[in-house]
Amino acid sequence: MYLDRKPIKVHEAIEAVLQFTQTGKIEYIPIDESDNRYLKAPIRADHDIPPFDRSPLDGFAVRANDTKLATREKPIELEVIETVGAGGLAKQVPQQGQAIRIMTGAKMPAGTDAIVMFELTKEIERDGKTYIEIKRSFKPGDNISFQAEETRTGDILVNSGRQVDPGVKALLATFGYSKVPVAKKPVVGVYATGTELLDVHQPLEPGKIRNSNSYMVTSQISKAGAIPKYYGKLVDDFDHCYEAVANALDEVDVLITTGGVSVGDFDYLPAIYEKLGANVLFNKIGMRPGSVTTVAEYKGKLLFGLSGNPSACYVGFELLVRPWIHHFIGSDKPHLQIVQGVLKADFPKPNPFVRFIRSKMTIEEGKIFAEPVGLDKSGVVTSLANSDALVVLPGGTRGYKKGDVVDVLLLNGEGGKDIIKIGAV
Ligand SMILES: Nc1nc2c(c(=O)[nH]1)N[C@H]1C(S)=C(S)[C@@H](COP(=O)(O)OP(=O)(O)OC[C@H]3O[C@@H](n4cnc5c(N)ncnc54)[C@H](O)[C@@H]3O)O[C@H]1N2
Ligand code: MOO
Ligand SMILES: [Mg+2]
Repeated sequence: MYLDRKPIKVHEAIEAVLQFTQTGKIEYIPIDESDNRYLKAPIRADHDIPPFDRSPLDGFAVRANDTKLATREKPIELEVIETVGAGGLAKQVPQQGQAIRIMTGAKMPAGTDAIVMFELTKEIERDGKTYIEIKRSFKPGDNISFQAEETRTGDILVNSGRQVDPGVKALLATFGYSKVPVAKKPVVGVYATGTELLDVHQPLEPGKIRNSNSYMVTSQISKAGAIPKYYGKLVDDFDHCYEAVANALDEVDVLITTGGVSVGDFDYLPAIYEKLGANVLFNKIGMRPGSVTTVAEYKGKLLFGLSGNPSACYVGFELLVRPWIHHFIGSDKPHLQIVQGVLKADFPKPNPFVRFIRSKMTIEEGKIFAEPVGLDKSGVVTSLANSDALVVLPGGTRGYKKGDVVDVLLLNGEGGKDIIKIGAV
């Protein structure tokens, strides 16, 4: 009964998944842990920046009026009465003919209204006192960083939804956000199915392979900004798998399984969805790899049945699970970013389905190029380590030639706003 599967288009599959997006609730986390998280509230200035008039130079705070007659030929002299560094406050108010030695970042002393940098002065010691010689005049306000010249109290500096990066983090610190309001991360459960699977520490045995999908997928989950919860591997036994899936669902926001989703005798996921009473959104997508990718919904929670084949599993995650996670954590760029690139090698295989070819992207003389890497089969694992992009080749063609301009999905970077739209099946 599962043999007759109707493939849907890639963008339809993504849209179907996004009908079940959720939004992570607000949580307050320490600023030190806030990198890459998405803000759940705007950052608002609760004080002016600068908070006080300050010196932007190492030099002397003067009364501009005292320098009015200063010229190269007839320099004027001011008596230096005090030194103030950043963080300190001047104790005295200069009277006519007096100045205060001041360092960058220090608050302007009362009574002064201009800064003269060290390089424009000459210091003179006389009778146990220090004087400076100034050879030009200064206007009130010269070389002062004024209070609020950058930002005023109440200004919104960064909107809700922005990702915390080093610049945003500087603002959070400036305004005293020791705790940062961000969107919660979803918990994404993972089960790897397959009687053939060995643990990473086990030696190979005839007919068996090591379980690489769960490591790959949990790494993709973390990279996408969610919390992976790995439950282990399951042998292909219906009751065992059913119990495991049903129990895990209570503890996670979404559940990923890898393998067991195709039409084989021991591919139990379709029957598990049926016994659960889950609503299967689709069980075939017109794409390679990952055509068998199945997504079901049960009580508002999604079950992603990713393929067991590593490359198919990888692509299924990036196209479908990644956007779901990114919506949850508050990103407005949930999809892989699409750019146009030049194909660096022929790709002669005709195919009715859209192909996502593991590729390496380069930029040469300002142009983007993409070169397919490794063997192009769903079961391949090694090419994934050398890919940073997926070349998109629409189905229904005889193949592609070196030099053709194609869509390229970037696996790294900040992501894109739009769902990929591909004309084919
Ligand atoms: N008669 C048909 N057979 C198959 C079809 C089809 O349309 N008709 N589709 C093929 C395609 S396409 C794919 S993709 C696979 C998908 O199979 P499953 O998702 O059911 O996955 P499994 O059968 O469990 O495993 C497939 C393959 O992947 C290896 N595997 C599984 N889990 C892991 C893991 N955790 N780490 C590494 N490798 C894993 C497994 O050993 C198999 O070699 O179905 C085709 N068949
Ligand atoms: O469609 Mo399979 O999922 O080619 O890899
Ligand atoms: Mg199978």
